[in-house]
Amino acid sequence: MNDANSVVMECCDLSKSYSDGKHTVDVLKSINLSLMLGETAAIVGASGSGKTTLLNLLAGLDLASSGSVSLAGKDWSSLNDRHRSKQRNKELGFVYQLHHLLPEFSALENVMMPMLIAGKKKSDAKEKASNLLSQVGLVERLSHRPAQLSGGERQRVAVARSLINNPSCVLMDEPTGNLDENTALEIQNLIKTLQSTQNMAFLIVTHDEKMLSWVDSAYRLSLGELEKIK
Ligand SMILES: Nc1ncnc2c1ncn2[C@@H]1O[C@H](COP(=O)(O)OP(=O)(O)OP(=O)(O)O)[C@@H](O)[C@H]1O
Repeated sequence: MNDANSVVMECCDLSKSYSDGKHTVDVLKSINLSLMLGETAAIVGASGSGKTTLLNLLAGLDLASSGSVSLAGKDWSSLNDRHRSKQRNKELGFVYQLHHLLPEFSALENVMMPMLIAGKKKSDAKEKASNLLSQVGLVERLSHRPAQLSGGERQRVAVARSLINNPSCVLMDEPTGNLDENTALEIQNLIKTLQSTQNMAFLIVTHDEKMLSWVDSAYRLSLGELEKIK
């Protein structure tokens, strides 16, 4: 999945409703979205607008009520649980508001992890993880554990980890939401740099409307509908 201008992720008429038997809530209504290789897109939306629900569907962690989501040419609904996990590990990187690093492992080991899960050689994972940590400015922090790193450094490790399997797409859920303004700016600049050097798509879900100025495309999620605003 490396052709320039190719679609990395696509959702067609995607809807999601929750029902408790008595009431039905339509959280997402007929969402259409296409992400190309090399594109950085942002989705903004108020609390409760359905951002997490959408990300879960895009990542194949939850299934749609109707419509479809495909990633790197494969529809999530056509895969069983095992193949979904494999597809997620191979084609998706994740960066969350909270870094979700494993506390008992070093920065290097945390970044290596998805590549080891993919069954790659430890020596190759170590080399790739060191290179990525150096790319995010942490070459001198390889053996530090998450508790020995600053918030911004932890988020840099999480970004490096998201890239280790050369995914088609990196999903970022409020990647700067837990950081002070200067550190948030640093991470934003890091994403901008990566955007120009990595051959993948980035989708950033954020409250931070300042990001809208530099992403390639942007959408607003409101009352379950997705509107293109850039
Ligand atoms: N499992 C569920 N069952 C029923 N309703 C749900 C479920 N998950 C989410 N919802 C509802 O769907 C709506 C969207 O929730 P979601 O968590 O996707 O919003 P969000 O935009 O991510 O919000 P926030 O920014 O506050 O995290 C909310 O009204 C929520 O109550």
